[in-house]
Amino acid sequence: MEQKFLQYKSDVLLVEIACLLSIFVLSSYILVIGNLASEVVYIASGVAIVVIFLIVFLLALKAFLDKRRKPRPPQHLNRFYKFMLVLSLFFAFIYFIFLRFLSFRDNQVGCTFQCNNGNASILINNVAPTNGECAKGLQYVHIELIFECVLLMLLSVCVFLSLLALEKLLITILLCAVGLSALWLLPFPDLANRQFNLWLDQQDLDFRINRSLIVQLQEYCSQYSSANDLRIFFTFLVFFALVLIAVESRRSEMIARYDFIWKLHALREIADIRRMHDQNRKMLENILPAHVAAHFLTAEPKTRSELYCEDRNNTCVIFATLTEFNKFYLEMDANNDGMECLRLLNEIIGDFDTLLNHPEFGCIEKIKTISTTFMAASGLNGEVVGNSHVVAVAKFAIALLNKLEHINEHSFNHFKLRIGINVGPVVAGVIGTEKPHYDIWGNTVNVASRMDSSGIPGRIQVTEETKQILEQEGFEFECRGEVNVKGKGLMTTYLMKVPSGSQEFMDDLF
Ligand SMILES: Nc1ncnc2c1ncn2[C@@H]1O[C@H](COP(=O)(O)OP(=O)(O)OP(=O)(O)O)[C@@H](O)[C@H]1O
Repeated sequence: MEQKFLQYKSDVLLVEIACLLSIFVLSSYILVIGNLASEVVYIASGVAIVVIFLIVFLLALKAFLDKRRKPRPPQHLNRFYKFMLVLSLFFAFIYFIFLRFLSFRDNQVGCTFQCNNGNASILINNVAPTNGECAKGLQYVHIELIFECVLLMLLSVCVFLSLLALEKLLITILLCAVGLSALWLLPFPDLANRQFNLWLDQQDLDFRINRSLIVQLQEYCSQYSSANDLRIFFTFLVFFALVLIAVESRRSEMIARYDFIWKLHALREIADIRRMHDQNRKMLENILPAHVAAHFLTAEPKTRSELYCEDRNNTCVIFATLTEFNKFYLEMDANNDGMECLRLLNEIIGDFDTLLNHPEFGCIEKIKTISTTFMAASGLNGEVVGNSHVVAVAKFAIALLNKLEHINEHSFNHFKLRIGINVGPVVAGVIGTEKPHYDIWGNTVNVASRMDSSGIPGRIQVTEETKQILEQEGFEFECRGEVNVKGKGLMTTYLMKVPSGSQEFMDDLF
């Protein structure tokens, strides 16, 4: 989990670096317009900017290559780059602090002074001038800008980089330690001049005009106390920044962690929703034929409640009834109030259902079971190739007979299957919105049902039209003669001869 969190947000690294870079360039610009940049500072900031640009370029190149290459390389590499960046900023910081003051020694920047026990002594580059007063006067520079820029960089390191609070604190302490030691250990002549000039600003014009520089300095040094020393002011500023960064880093880490946890939750929820959607789709495909399920899954929500129906001109309907089951079903204590009988019926119907999974019967759709009658039909999706859907139903009927025989052998029962098949047009549709049910209607269905109800247990009874189609496909029939079909009158029906090799056919199937 922690590892995952550490890798989190690594995608925004380029943005973080861009923010840092802009702060760095801006602070360098402040030094230039503050007239604080010496040659060395120009070189130092130039080198630092080149280094940072190089890092940004390498990162952009890496991000570009990562996008093209799969799988993605480990994310912890980004953290390594981040540390490299912080390190380069750290060096830039040292450049700004140290080189600025080293450059002061090398270049003539004017006069400075020291306060010793209330007495002022003028110095040129830390050496007392031999000819008395300093000719150039005291330089008025905004040396505090350096510290302010450094503080800006310090804050940007800790605000923009998504490092851990402890890592940020360590970097900040390191930077502050370097800054404070530079402040207190280096002579800082510019800072002393700045203090004097600030003090001078507060005096009236007469005082400034009528007194020599050394007298003014003497006056300043006599009033000097460590309480108004700019070094103490900057030290407070640095400590304030340290506390601010510590608090802010902790706060942003907490927010990042909460954010991460929420994101994980959201991702898990999305995965759950997707899984549920898949389950619903599978369930819908179990309840409805695939092409009907597809219609409901893709239909606009408001059109889902509208009636779905379709005319199918060329279908084949089969009814298969388990004839001996009613005698077998008895509610008594021995079979747990009929529960065992239902269990067996469930197993038989389950076996019939599994037969439909075979690719050969892919075009057959189970419609429902009515008590002990299994009802199915083929050609409902409208994609009929010749008479293949009728042949599939005929083969399915034979498979059902064989399957039941197999079940009888293993359960020591004598169930019989009475099957009726008919071909013709039907109307198919989905009834109900809350509990949708796919069904078929029409004379073809009624006659198929009658073929079953007026049939002979263990035999497949078909109509004249069905027989004609199947005969062309190599199936054999015997004429049963005229049968009085309820509502239809006398009908000539045919009984299919189950091919002798049907057991091998079954073996081929399973
Ligand atoms: N979609 C269907 N699902 C189940 N059975 C059906 C379906 N359509 C028709 N049948 C069955 O077909 C048989 C014949 O229907 P038909 O409408 O010709 O007669 P009926 O007057 O309803 O007969 P019965 O009085 O025997 O129910 C009926 O037993 C009916 O249950």
